[in-house]
Amino acid sequence: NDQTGLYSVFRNPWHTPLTIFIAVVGVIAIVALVTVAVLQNKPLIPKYKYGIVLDAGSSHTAMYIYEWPAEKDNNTGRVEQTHSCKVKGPGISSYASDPKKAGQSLQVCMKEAERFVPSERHEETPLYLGATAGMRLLNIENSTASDQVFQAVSESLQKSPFSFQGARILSGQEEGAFGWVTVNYLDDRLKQVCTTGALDLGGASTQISFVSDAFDGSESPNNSVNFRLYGNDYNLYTHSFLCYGKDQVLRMALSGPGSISDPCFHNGYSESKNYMTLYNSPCVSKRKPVSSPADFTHVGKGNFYQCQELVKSVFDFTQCKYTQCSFNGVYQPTLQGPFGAFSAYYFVMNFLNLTDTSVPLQSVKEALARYCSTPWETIKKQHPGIKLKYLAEYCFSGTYILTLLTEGYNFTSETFSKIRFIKQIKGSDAGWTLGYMLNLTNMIPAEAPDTPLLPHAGYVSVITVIALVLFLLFVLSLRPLWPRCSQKPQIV
Ligand SMILES: O=c1[nH]cnc2c1ncn2[C@@H]1O[C@H](COP(=O)(O)OP(=O)(O)O)[C@@H](O)[C@H]1O
Ligand SMILES: [Ca+2]
Repeated sequence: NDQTGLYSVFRNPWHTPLTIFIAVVGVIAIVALVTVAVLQNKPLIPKYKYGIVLDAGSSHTAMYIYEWPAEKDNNTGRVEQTHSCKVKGPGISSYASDPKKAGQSLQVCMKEAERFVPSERHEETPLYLGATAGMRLLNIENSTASDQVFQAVSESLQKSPFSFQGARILSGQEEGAFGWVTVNYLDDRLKQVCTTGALDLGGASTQISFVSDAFDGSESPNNSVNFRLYGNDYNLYTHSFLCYGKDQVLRMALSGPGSISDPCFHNGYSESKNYMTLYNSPCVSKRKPVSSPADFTHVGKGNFYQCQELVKSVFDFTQCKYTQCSFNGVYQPTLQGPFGAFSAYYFVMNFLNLTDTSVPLQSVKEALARYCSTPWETIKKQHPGIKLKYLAEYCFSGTYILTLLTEGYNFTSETFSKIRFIKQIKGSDAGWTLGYMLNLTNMIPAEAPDTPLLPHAGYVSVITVIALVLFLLFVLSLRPLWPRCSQKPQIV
């Protein structure tokens, strides 16, 4: 007969076992919810995984360290560049006569990587070296020397605590395709249909890659790369022009007729140069005059329009056995979509302050013409901190870029405005290295990762609602929903 306590709970018809059940479930749900929320918010020590790629370019080597959240190792996490290191000295192909030095040159950056990647991650961190056009040319010229350089580089990298996965020459097709993957991965375009084309300008080669609806690969299979990424099929057009990096084109332009007084260099510029150095590349060796003096004086006469004519002379626009070509008889479908132009495209256009492509192409050309006609003494005074090697070549390089884009790839003033000159996207350098690593570590799934019906937060909110409804029911079950109109309020 106890009127209070457990008895009173059962006495009230609303206090049935059901309400007890609801109460218990409601409370458990809330406790669970609070626990999840607390655990979720607790700043867990971020566990990351890492990957390292060395970009052995013709002019220099650069090291990139990438990281991604370990718990999202099932290729749904965002891989980001967390560190980069520029190797001192020239590209590894320059060590052909002393290959050991190629390996030694990498040590400083590798030591930096050991400090950067947590030591407990070292042995599982994959390390790749990819070489591009500089080593392609050395391999053509002297494959023994090329092999010795790779031997020396591999021995050096094997000494590192990381998981060395090998050093190799990328094909031009790989270099172009992985540059495209990087740009679209960083720009989150791999889950969309509309992608961004990739334009990469190096010292010894240049690449163009883009998806074109008009291109199914049938006309020129060598220019076709098929990707299935996140459930989307991409039929990519890509081409790499060996010898059309800006340093090799400069050699070709200099080895042409009348190279002594050069319209691509500023008035007042005068440097004595050595023909041997100029001609020791497979890109120009066939242009070598039979009898040439050892040295010549390279004199500038700064004229953009004459420079453009000189640069055009390194392109062949006559032969094309396809429906349409870019240059040198290479098939190219009609340009499509926006483009990201990086590496030397960016370095040069950024220096010239010409990265704003909302400026009409004609105005860009006029600005460059003014720059090229500025006397060398003035240029040096205006840019005291710039390496003279680079400073002397910006007029040539800018003219080459505009000629390559408009005469070579057929960008018009309208499609030129769809180019963005970029160095990085969301803090990661644009270039082939990220795409290369993503591909080798299978971090871009062919199929779309099964996106949870609800994002994590969604689950939490669904539980919250259920818990609150249950709890509300319990609370309400303690009082009749609608007082029986006959029942006088009981004073308890
Ligand atoms: O700060 C800069 N200003 C101008 N050019 C630069 C700068 N940094 C790098 N470059 C140029 O960018 C190009 C990089 O080419 P890279 O070494 O990647 O050759 P590759 O891709 O043909 O193997 C070279 O021509 C190099 O001189
Ligand atoms: Ca490069």
